[in-house]
Amino acid sequence: MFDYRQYQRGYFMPPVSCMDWTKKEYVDKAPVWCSVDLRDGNQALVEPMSLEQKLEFFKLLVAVGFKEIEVGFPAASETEYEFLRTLIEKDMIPDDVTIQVLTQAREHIIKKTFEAVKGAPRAVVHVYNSTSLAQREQVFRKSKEEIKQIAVDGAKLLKELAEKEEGNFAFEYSPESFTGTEPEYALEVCNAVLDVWEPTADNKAIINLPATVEMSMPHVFASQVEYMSKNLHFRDNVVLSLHPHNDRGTGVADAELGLLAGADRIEGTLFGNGERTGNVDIITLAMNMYAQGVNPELDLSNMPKLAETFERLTKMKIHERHPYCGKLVFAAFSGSHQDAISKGMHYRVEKDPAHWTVPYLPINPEDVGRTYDSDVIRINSQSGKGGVAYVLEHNYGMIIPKKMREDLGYAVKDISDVQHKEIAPDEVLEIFEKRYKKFTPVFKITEVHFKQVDGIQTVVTIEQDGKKVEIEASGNGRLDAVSNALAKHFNKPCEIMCYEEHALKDGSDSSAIAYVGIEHGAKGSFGIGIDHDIIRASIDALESAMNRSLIEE
Ligand SMILES: CC(=O)SCCNC(=O)CCNC(=O)[C@H](O)C(C)(C)COP(=O)(O)OP(=O)(O)OC[C@H]1O[C@@H](n2cnc3c(N)ncnc32)[C@H](O)[C@@H]1OP(=O)(O)O
Ligand SMILES: CC(C)C(=O)C(=O)O
Repeated sequence: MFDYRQYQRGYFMPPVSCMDWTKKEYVDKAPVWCSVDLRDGNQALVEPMSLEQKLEFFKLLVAVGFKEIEVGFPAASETEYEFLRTLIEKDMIPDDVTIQVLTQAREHIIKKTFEAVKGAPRAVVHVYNSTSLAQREQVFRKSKEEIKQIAVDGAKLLKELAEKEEGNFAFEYSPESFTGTEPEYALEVCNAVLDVWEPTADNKAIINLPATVEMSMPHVFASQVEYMSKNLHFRDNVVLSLHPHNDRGTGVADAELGLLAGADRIEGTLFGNGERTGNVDIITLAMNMYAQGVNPELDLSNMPKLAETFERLTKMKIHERHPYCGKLVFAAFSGSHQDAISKGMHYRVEKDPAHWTVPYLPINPEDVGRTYDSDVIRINSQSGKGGVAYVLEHNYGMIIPKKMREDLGYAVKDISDVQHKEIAPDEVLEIFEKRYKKFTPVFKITEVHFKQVDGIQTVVTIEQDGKKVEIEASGNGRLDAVSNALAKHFNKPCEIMCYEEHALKDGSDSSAIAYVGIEHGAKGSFGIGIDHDIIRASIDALESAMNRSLIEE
């Protein structure tokens, strides 16, 4: 059955309009980040991480710069408990990092959690219970008052145990399934919890609003967040946190609009791992800030290493199109994109602009440890001349003349089309050299002599069909003289329409490359020559161009 009528909108709008967030344009400062990879991320894995894997993941999160890390649900399993004890007993928690642990609002689970967290230098104890209409009716079968009482009892027990146990504790409360809860009721429950905790400037409480299941468009969530932010008790002493999931595919938008609506903190995971469609992806969120010139306060500069560690430890796969980190997210196969990127990169060299403005690349791939060589311009049958020229220039220092690019572009893309595959840079070079370098199916130039008398006189020896022929001619310059000799011998024009040359490598042993195009049909016929001697290189280039023109007649 595929019947939309069985569904309805399951969220609730705030009782008053809360749209002040629409007046803000962008997120102008990094929120407090809290990684929940080791808890929400871990609880969603087919095979939750082992103790060693969690320890390695913890170190990764610290290296990235997380200052708050939810390390687990210590009452859930022996591994979770052991992990927490190892972090504490082996003194593995850096001075500027606070760990966080999650517990249901149930007495024995809270007690076990406090036992597990004993001796932590700093810890947030995070208690939750579901407040949504659906869970009240179906799971708990309790009234609003009874559900509120679960939260209040949990809050009281946290306060009581924190006073008794050794440690430095802060509290967090989540009205779980907030997005399916009437905002007035969620507010009532959160305020009842805050009234128990009475947070102060020195001991702030965290109220965390989870989009446990993402149920609405992001502007609805933002309005719900704004309503809570404006009406929470002790607001100045409350850190308002968000915990978006991604069921509708807009977890990042929820978080961004939620920040505009007054939130201070984000709970999420690397690469968006988490229950069902995942938690909000902190990498995308942070990189979105970075790409707009805002310091995300996380170091994501070695994305390949992050991705490799994440995939190895979680056994999850990062999608090739995953923003900022997927294998293909900086790749341009299509001709017009490649052309614009290539021109944008040249513009940077030429003008040295203050900001990154290269078309089609929201950030410089090198900022996140990617390279131009293999990540950006990639060649297949959708590619164009600009991209092919870029690959040769970027990888081999060959600056293909504008007039020659179309001929080369089609030669390369046709091969990709026939072979139905991407053409790697070394294959582009191979096609280029095969087509233009020492292309001599009709004749070869075996000797050339010049005399400078009133212009240049030349004697060119060619080998054709196994026979050698000497041709005499003259011209304005050496190449002109040789082209006149070829025109005379083949009784066909050999007009040079394009000539460019440049050194290939720096240093005294550098070779030069010469590109020669002669008039032929609408587009011309081309050749290249590479030699230490530029005259030799240009004659070789002319030889190839004339050969092609002869066989394509
Ligand atoms: C949206 C989220 O991600 S929330 C976090 C979810 N993560 C996890 O659940 C992973 C770790 N959980 C576990 O290992 C286990 O659930 C435990 C160890 C915590 C508890 O195990 P158990 O008591 O065996 O089972 P279970 O979690 O099913 O408990 C269900 C009972 O707790 C109640 N309950 C569930 N959540 C809460 C809560 N947050 N606060 C109070 N009571 C709760 C249920 O109503 C139910 O009550 P009943 O026994 O009267 O029917
Ligand atoms: C416990 C809460 C914050 C949670 O994980 C969720 O609601 O998704």
